[in-house]
Amino acid sequence: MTFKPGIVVTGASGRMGQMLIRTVSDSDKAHLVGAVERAGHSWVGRDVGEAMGGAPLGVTVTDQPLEAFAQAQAVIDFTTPDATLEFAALAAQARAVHVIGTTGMTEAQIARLEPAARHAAIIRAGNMSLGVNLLVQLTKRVAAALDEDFDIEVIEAHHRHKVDAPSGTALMLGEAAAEGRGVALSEVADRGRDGITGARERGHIGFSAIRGGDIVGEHDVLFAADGERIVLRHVATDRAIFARGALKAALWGQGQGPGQYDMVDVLGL
Ligand SMILES: NC(=O)C1=CN([C@@H]2O[C@H](COP(=O)(O)OP(=O)(O)OC[C@H]3O[C@@H](n4cnc5c(N)ncnc54)[C@H](OP(=O)(O)O)[C@@H]3O)[C@@H](O)[C@H]2O)C=CC1
Ligand SMILES: O=C(O)C1=N[C@H](C(=O)O)C[C@H](O)C1
Repeated sequence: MTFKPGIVVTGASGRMGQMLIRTVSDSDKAHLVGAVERAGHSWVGRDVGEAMGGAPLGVTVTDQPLEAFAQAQAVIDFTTPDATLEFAALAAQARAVHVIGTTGMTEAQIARLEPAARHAAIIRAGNMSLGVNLLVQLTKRVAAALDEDFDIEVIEAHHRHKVDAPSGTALMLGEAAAEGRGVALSEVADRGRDGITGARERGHIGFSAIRGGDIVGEHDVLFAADGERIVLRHVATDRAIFARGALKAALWGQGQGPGQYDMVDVLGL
């Protein structure tokens, strides 16, 4: 019989948490062994399937992450930067693969993942979908092929509940464009325009964020020159694409040693 890794989902009641619970429990390649929420959350102590309004799944929501992680081979975590840092230390202690979808982490917070990555595999990406990770590769290639006559703008749109901007995906796309151009994104990023901004600076990479309604996630990379424009676009219409990517990462991580990985590693792009 093939071994099926046990998976814990953190932030179980969240938009992605619920999608992940469904994806993992429907999978024939893994099984759900834990669901974590913060202390005091109304779901703690309840069966996670019932809390989601469906049939029982035989997994009780807990506010004790280390106890849950100790039973698991992988933790899938789409929560907040602070929670993710706490979970990284605990997943490393339990030697469980930590799949991180959380966005909005600062460079300093990302650096704090390094001690955990010495003990277990961490797979982190601002977007776990196949389509976006392919778009990242295309963006790098197009940016490398064009010179600074083409202004690069990353435009993203998300639902009204999103708390971070630019999105993790927009930053991945900006990094890819900068890499293609052979420049550091931190040197050329324009992350917010308001008022008398002055004319656009040649070579800069601009970011714009739209927030509204229930938009799952839309990203355009615009290359605009005099007389022509290229637009690379990804539109997500279902959060299942992120959950499927995260599960794929958790399974791929089973064969890996400690270290930090991303979806390009997982998908072999
Ligand atoms: N990489 C990718 O492919 C994708 C990444 N994301 C990212 O995933 C993250 C979550 O998104 P989304 O699901 O929409 O957000 P939600 O706010 O719906 O979900 C976050 C969940 O995490 C819980 N949480 C927060 N802190 C803790 C903690 N200390 N312990 C346990 N649970 C905790 C929250 O609980 P409470 O409500 O009590 O605060 C909430 O249930 C965001 O950063 C988003 O950008 C989203 C989609 C795809
Ligand atoms: O918060 C979201 O919803 C999403 N977040 C990720 C991001 O910040 O790019 C991925 C996806 O676009 C949905």
